[in-house]
Amino acid sequence: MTNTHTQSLVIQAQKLCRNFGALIAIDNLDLEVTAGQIYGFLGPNGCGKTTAIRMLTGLLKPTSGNVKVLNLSLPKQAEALRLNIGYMTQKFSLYDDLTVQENLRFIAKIFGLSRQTEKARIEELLSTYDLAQKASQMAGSMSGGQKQRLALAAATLHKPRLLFLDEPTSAVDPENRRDFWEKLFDLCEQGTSILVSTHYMDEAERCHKLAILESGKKRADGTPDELMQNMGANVVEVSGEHLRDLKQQLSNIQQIISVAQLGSRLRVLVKDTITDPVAFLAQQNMIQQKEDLTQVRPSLEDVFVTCTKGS
Ligand SMILES: Nc1ncnc2c1ncn2[C@@H]1O[C@H](COP(=O)(O)OP(=O)(O)OP(=O)(O)O)[C@@H](O)[C@H]1O
Repeated sequence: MTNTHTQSLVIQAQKLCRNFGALIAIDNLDLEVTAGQIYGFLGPNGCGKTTAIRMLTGLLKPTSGNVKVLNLSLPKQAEALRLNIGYMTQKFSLYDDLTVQENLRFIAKIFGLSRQTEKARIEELLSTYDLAQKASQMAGSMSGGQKQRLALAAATLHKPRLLFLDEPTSAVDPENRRDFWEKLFDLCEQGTSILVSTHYMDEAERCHKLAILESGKKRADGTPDELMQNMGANVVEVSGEHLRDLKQQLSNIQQIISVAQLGSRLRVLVKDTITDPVAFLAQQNMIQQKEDLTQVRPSLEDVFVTCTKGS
């Protein structure tokens, strides 16, 4: 590893483990997150995303392994790290019975901002996150999207260099999710590095890089394009009739990794040891016509299926 490479990393973890009794929540996680990027953790509920984030923020002690975040060794230097990171948890963690402005003032006090800085920064955030009209409204009475913007304002109030977001968009509609991601790219452009966890494939696809987690293990990592190119399978869509039967028959073929129905098509993942997957499928007895087959671009969902299949 070169020196410049190490210097540009905001997170470095080697063989990070966390057990809860007999349960291995995080199993030998190696991680490198580069400064100025949005890095995603993609995985289903319970795969260990929150546990990993809590260790990377210094809130939870690893069972074993090494972690450096912003060049600080954890958990030893967790207190020094606190002022340089922001953390937005899965659940709305601000005070429902304080107004938007009061919540932000409270956070400003925690981070020790001077009166003057506090006032200017809160005004700036109310404007950035479109909350100026809501400044005197109780946080508890706001919509999901507004609460989420307030939570992001609170997490970035002290201008952290690194932001951790744990499933930040689970409670909002697609339009608010899209707007939220625009804000993340604004922050990223201003120099903030971001680690975000999600179980939405479309969100993961927006990340510069991501790790796919399952049962506490990292199954793959890379840019979305790299993951799709290296997934070891090609994708063919099959249209036709009697798709439930066809799915069953195709699933029994050894070179086929998975078959899933999407409306009136089957999405078939064929191992890339087969050089021409369309010709391969066309030879199978159960396929009626070659015209029913189309090779399509893989998606992150396909990557997820291939790298978690059989585990
Ligand atoms: N404090 C704890 N004590 C015991 N088990 C825990 C604790 N925290 C997490 N776990 C277990 O560790 C595993 C990983 O949980 P974690 O919350 O990290 O997953 P996640 O990917 O964030 O899922 P979700 O999106 O549902 O929060 C789960 O099986 C969970 O039950």
